[in-house]
Amino acid sequence: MTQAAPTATHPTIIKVGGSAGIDYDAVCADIAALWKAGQRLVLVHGGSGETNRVAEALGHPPRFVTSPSGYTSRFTDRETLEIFEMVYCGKMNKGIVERLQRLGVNAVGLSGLDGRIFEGRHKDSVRIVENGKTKVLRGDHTGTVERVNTALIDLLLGAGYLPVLTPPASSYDGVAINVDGDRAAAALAVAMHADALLLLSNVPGLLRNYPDESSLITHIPAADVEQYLEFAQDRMKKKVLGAAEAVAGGVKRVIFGDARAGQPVSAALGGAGTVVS
Ligand SMILES: Nc1ncnc2c1ncn2[C@@H]1O[C@H](COP(=O)(O)OP(=O)(O)OP(=O)(O)O)[C@@H](O)[C@H]1O
Repeated sequence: MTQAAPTATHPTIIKVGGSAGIDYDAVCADIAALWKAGQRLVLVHGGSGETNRVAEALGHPPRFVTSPSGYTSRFTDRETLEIFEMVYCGKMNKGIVERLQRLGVNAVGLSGLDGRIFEGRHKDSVRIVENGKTKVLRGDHTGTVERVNTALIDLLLGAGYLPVLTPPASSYDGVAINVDGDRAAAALAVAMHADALLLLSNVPGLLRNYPDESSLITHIPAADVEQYLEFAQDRMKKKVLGAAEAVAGGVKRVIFGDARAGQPVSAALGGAGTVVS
């Protein structure tokens, strides 16, 4: 007797950040309840706050650089990349997988390097603005996700595992590269034809007057999302850019939500935060 192919519903992609104040217990409990209720989910996470702390402790403090177009990123020399991997692929990833396992969810933690889940071009040099001058820094291990191994994610989902993914990505030559987690999650959402992409962090959403939390922008029309870059400072810009890339790629809803308490995933799916649609 032949078995009918499982009807694959479009997954929801959840990216939870790594800034101070995020309640991973709350995020994981919410994810576990939704997963057990039959939602197809893929989790992507960050780890910037803890990486900064560990890098300081190891005597190799983080260096953030600003591009001529105003985007802030971590300059990632080889030593920084190794510290980044210790925290993102080690402490953060295994901490989340352990929480989900304790809640009865068979989670599998993988980096973008594993099975080339996230792939992109290695950018070895970066143009930066420092003290009003434009300079070129070499020895950078960064890039942008251009390709996603959806077959591996489908394989895991199809077998009942919840993928828990993290940067770094793999370059086309197999070199580990630091990529922005929000934009990686956006590329994943597009490639997986996700219904929704949730970008959860330690703010209620996109604020018109950061850090005034009462200035939450509740809705952004999908066609206008790039215009809202003007409200985002430093690292929030990447989230807005990721949202623009996701909706341009066919994702119907992107939500910037709060991961500090409560039921962060259900709340965001219910429309709390900033909804781009
Ligand atoms: N207009 C704004 N509205 C909301 N947050 C803003 C705004 N402008 C800047 N921010 C900053 O953006 C931060 C969120 O981005 P950040 O990349 O630090 O978070 P993350 O996703 O939790 O981290 P990670 O890089 O580890 O994934 C907020 O903590 C806030 O400080």
